[in-house]
Parts: sequence; structure tokens; C-alpha cells
Amino acid sequence: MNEYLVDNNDLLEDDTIFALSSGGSAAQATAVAIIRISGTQAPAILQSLTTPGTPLPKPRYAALRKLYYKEQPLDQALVLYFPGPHSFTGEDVVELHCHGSRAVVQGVLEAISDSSKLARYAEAGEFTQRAWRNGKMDVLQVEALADLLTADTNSQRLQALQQLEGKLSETYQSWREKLIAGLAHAEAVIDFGDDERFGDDDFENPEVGRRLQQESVWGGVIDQMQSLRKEMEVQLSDQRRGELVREGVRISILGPPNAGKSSLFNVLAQRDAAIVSDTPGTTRDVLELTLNLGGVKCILQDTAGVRTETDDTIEREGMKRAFAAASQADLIVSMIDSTDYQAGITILDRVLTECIHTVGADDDDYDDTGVADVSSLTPGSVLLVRNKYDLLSNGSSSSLYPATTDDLAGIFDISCVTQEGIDHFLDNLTSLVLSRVSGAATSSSFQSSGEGALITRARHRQHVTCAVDALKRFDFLSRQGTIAVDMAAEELRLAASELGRITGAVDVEDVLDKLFTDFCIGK
Ligand SMILES: Nc1nc2c(ncn2[C@@H]2O[C@H](COP(=O)(O)OP(=O)(O)OP(=O)(O)O)[C@@H](O)[C@H]2O)c(=O)[nH]1
Ligand SMILES: [K+]
Ligand SMILES: [Mg+2]
Repeated sequence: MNEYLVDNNDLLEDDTIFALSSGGSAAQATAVAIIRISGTQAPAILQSLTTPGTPLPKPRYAALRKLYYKEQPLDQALVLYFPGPHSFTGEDVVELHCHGSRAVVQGVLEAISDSSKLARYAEAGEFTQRAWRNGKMDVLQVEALADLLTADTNSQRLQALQQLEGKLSETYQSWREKLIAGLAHAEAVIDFGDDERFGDDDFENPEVGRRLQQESVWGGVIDQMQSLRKEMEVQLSDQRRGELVREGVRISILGPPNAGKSSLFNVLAQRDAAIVSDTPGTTRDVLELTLNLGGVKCILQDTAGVRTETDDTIEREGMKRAFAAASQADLIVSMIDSTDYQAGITILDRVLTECIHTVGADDDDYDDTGVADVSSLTPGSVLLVRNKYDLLSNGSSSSLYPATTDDLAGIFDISCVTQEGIDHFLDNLTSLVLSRVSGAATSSSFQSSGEGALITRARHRQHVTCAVDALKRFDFLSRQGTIAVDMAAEELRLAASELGRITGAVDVEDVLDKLFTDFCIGK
């Protein structure tokens, strides 16, 4: 395809662009290939491919057309014409649904690029970029489209569709409008000294009337901004459900050496993804694989075995990585060898306490107990798995539980060798994953999509957090009486601009540049 690409410096926003939009490449045969052309020259290009005098298809209706290049037939294709602005990009768009063989696709692409020199091959995401530029979608919807195009699971698809529909955009827009209204009131209060618009005549003493009026307007603004802030805080306290759906729920397998962590990893992967051996300390790096549990994307991690002491520097590094992974996990599968229960519990107890209540990722020394810090782990995010159940005589395992038992989401006896207990464990793990994202766009809530204003990216969270911070400062300043109104108003302006950045109402070129490069060519 590179032959169609032109020098980046020559790219113009009003060029007519074209691309193979149906995925794959011109070198791969498919049943049908869709070639898309967007820009002012699109209808002319279509006409140059058909015999002279052939009319353009009726807008938005499919028509069968014979395509020619240099008087040789290229293909018999289904052709669609979407005159702008009623098209995906907002420009004139032509779609050619051709037979997907290499000869046809390459022939048609060559004909488009060569015959008239009217168009150039599109850059990655350029069609979407035009849609955004022409006001067909906002940044949130561009992000949703990117998510939809890369969705692996049901929940990711539903969430992306919901955001594409504009649910999230509506929420942020309405919040921003409220802030701007508040700002307008604040400015009226600021101007009030020289402004007679509040009808002082209604009051016997104009000065008293003025002050009363001013206070009541201001009081109303303060109340509205406070309830707006509460709405935002509710959205922020969503346990990151939307982000979990989008990014995947991180599940770390943690435990002492030889507990069978890699064996479980392989059972869940349904292949030999990790090395299993009877040598303790086999796994050193953190291994990851993606699982679909109940329609939710999960990232499963196998980690190095943790123990209290080791002289091996590589093993120490492995343990450090295991800790870092576990501290960032959303769920932990803590595993012990049932035949070595007591030793396992002692280690796990300590490890879990550290992972749940502290983050050890920055510690050079595993033995250092870090200061309590943020961790994505919450009580109920640890499943205790007692492995090698097959080796226990009469299946009785110890009833001793770790001291952190309050934090446990369940205790499971399994065998990675006989696969006993695996299904039961997996069912429970799946339920736990689902409960983590409940309220996000799962199929049921999508139907009754009343709310659905979930944050789906860290970028959104950051801006909403900044807006809330500005509203907190507003609250403080506004309580100082009308004396600090102008400073308070500035905070409203700041909060509005933070929200504007989410939808792209306020400058977001850098966000978009990054986003469009993630798109495939043809989208
Ligand atoms: N009998 C029995 N053996 C098991 C079971 N699960 C794992 N093993 C064995 O236990 C040994 C250790 O297994 P691994 O999966 O390598 O253990 P690990 O926890 O990943 O070990 P490190 O990576 O060294 O921390 C291997 O010899 C496995 O075959 C089980 O359920 N039953
Ligand atoms: K091992
Ligand atoms: Mg291992």
C-alpha cells in the first residue's frame, strides 16, 4: 500500500482521500473489500471509473456498477454515494464494495490513485479526523470509536457503543453548561456595582436592595455549584468500573515458590504458556495473558514465588516484580501448596498484608514494609487457592486461615494436575470480576441505559478531578462573602475548561494526534 502514500508534508486537509477500509491489506484476498473515498473529488472519481454518461447512484442507495480502468473492466461492484454533509466524514463520500481478490483491490486502488490524480491514500484515522473536524463527532466519540474498533469482549463493545451514542458527552456538556451559567451569574455579581440591571427601584433603599439582590443571586450560584460538585464526586467514586471494562481487570497469581502458580496460569491459558518445574524459583518475570471471563476482559499475571529470604539477586528482582504487579492488581489469586500449608500461610499472610495495605513497588528491599499508600486492591479482592489437593490423604486440608481472612473473597481447594475444583474456582473468579464491573455497560444495564455516564479513561478522570478541585476552591472562596467573587469566578472558569477538554470543546489537538495514530488506515 505504501506506493500510494505521499510525503507527510504534502498532506492537505482538503485533499480527497481514499483507502481500503475493510481491513487486511491489498495483498490479502477477502470475499468483499470496501474502498472508501472522501472529499470533493469523490463523485468525479467514481464517474471516471464508470463508462461515460453513467449517472451517480441515488444518494445512500446501493447501485451495481461496472468499473473500468484504461478501458479494461476492473470489477462489478456495489457502489454507494453519500453526498456531504450526510456522510461519516461530513464530506462527499463514495464507497465501492468490490470483490476482495488481490487483483481487483489493487486494480481499483491503482485506478483511483492514477486515473485522475485527484486523490491520495489516507493516513491512519484520517477519515475519523475529518468526521471530528466537521463536527460529526466529539473527542469522546472518537475515543469510543477507537475502543469499538479494538473491542475484544462483549462488555468492551457495549461500553464503547454507549459512549459512541453520546451518553458521556451529554453528561459533560450539561455539567459544563451549568458551570458557564454559574460563571455568568458570578460575573453579573462582579459587575453589579456599576450595573443597574437588578431593578433597585423595587426597594425603598437602593443600597439595601442592591445588597440583598446580590446576596440571593450569589447564594443560588453557590448552592448550584455545590450540587454539581456532588454529581461529579459520585461519578469519580465509581470504583473505576468503566476503566476496568476498557483496560481489563488485572488478576495476579501470588504465592510462595512451587505452590503451582505457573501450573494454574497454564490451566487457565489452556496451553503451556509458563515454565512449570519442581525447582522453586522457576518463574522470574511477570507473565501476562488475556482472558475473557463472563464477557469481561481480564489480564492474568503469573509471578515469581515469594519467600522471606533469598540470596539469589535474580530471584529478589523477581519478587520485587511480583510485588509491584500484585500492588497494581484489581484481584489477587493467592496460592499455597496444601501439603505445605503452614509455611505457605505464614508467607501469604505477610505478603497480602503488604499488598493490600501498602504498595511495595518502590521499595528496593522486599523486607521493607512500605508506608500505607494508594493501592487498587480493596478488601474482598483476594481469593485463597489451596493447590495440590490431589496429594492430600482423604482430602482434608487444614482449617487454618490467614489472619487477613477478612479480606478474602473465598477459599478454594484445587488441583492443577487432576483439574479438580478448577471449574468451581473459575465460576467464583468470574462472579468476582463481574461484580467489579457491575454498573458498567453490561448487556442488561445497556438496555436500561439510564445512567451510563461512566468514566472510561484515566484522561477523563483527571479532568473531572481537576474540575472538582476547582469547585472545592470555589466553595471556600465563595464563603468569604462577595469580596472574593472574582477569584471564585476564576475557579468556575477553570472547572468549565477542564470539562471542555474532555469532549474537545476546549483545545485537545495533542489528545487527538495521539488517538488518530492508533486508528487503522481506512477508518
Ligand atoms: N501433585 C500436584 N503437583 C502439582 C500441582 N500443581 C503443580 N504441581 C507441581 O508443583 C511443581 C511446581 O509447580 P509450578 O507451577 O512451577 O509452581 P510455581 O508456583 O509456579 O513455582 P515458582 O515459579 O518456582 O514460584 C511442579 O512440579 C508441578 O508439576 C497439583 O495440583 N498437584
Ligand atoms: K517451580
Ligand atoms: Mg512459576
